[in-house]
Amino acid sequence: MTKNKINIGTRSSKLAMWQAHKVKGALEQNFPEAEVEIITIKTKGDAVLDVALSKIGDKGLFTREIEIALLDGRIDVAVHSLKDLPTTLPDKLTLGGVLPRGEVRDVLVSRDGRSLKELNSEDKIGTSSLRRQAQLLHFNPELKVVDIRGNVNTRLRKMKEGYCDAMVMAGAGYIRLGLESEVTEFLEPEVMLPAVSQGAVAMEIRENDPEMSEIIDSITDSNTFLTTAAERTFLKTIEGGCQVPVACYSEVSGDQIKLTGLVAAVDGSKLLKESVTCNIESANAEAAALAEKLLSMGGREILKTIR
Ligand SMILES: NCc1[nH]cc(CCC(=O)O)c1CC(=O)O
Repeated sequence: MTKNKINIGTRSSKLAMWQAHKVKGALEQNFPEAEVEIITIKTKGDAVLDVALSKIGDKGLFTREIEIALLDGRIDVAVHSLKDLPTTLPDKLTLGGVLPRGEVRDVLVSRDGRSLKELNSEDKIGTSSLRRQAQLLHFNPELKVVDIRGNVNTRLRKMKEGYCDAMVMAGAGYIRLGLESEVTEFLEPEVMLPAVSQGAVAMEIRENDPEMSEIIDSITDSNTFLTTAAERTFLKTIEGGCQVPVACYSEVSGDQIKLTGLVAAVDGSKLLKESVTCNIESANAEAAALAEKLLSMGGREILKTIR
């Protein structure tokens, strides 16, 4: 390795900074001679806080400005939550690798400590994710779902002030911010199938940068790379971003991978869910086939009413 300076680009939120520091730590451990710097960049998603995410509906909302810095050479690697990274990357950029996946499940945080099954028609549940909304309403059609925006701390404050009675967010966010004690309940994938790539940290690089490619490869977790690639293939085949009620989750055991995919109506009235287990070598092909299967089972009609 000849590179003596590595610039990491990231958003400035606490969660993004935690992730960038995790990458910095891994780089410093493997390349002690390199100087690693974190450069913070503001994205459109940070600027527009008063509009529901599902209404902005913009792919790359939290990533585009960082990618421009990467193309310009101001940074060498962009660190994002993989979940926020569109399945098709801009020209000349590529997903260099991923850190070992953290907590994949969503969590319920309620004001008075009641669990999901104890909530009722009087309760308002905050989420800005159509995927979570659909699964919450499928679990209990009586619940009232309200839109909530802002980072984890802002949302906690809003809930405590009475804006809602409970909310569902990614467990990884709570754990990374040291707020695990606020979690009421970890929701199992059977109840709340996580978003594609949830809990994984992405490292995006320039396509024509073999040196960074090798560096990022050396800190990449191959199991996470494999599972998230399959999940992203599912999402790409469905043609869904993070703003459609679609989910895919995969688990590896030995040389087998189990993929579960979901397409649901926003009001939870219809929910299609299918699983397939196959050899890890055919993970991507099977993920695409699973998406096609859900589309032809009625998923296409469901998604048409949303778009
Ligand atoms: N969409 C926002 C976002 N992007 C990444 C995370 C948390 C970390 C992760 O899920 O990987 C969150 C918060 C949330 O969904 O609650």
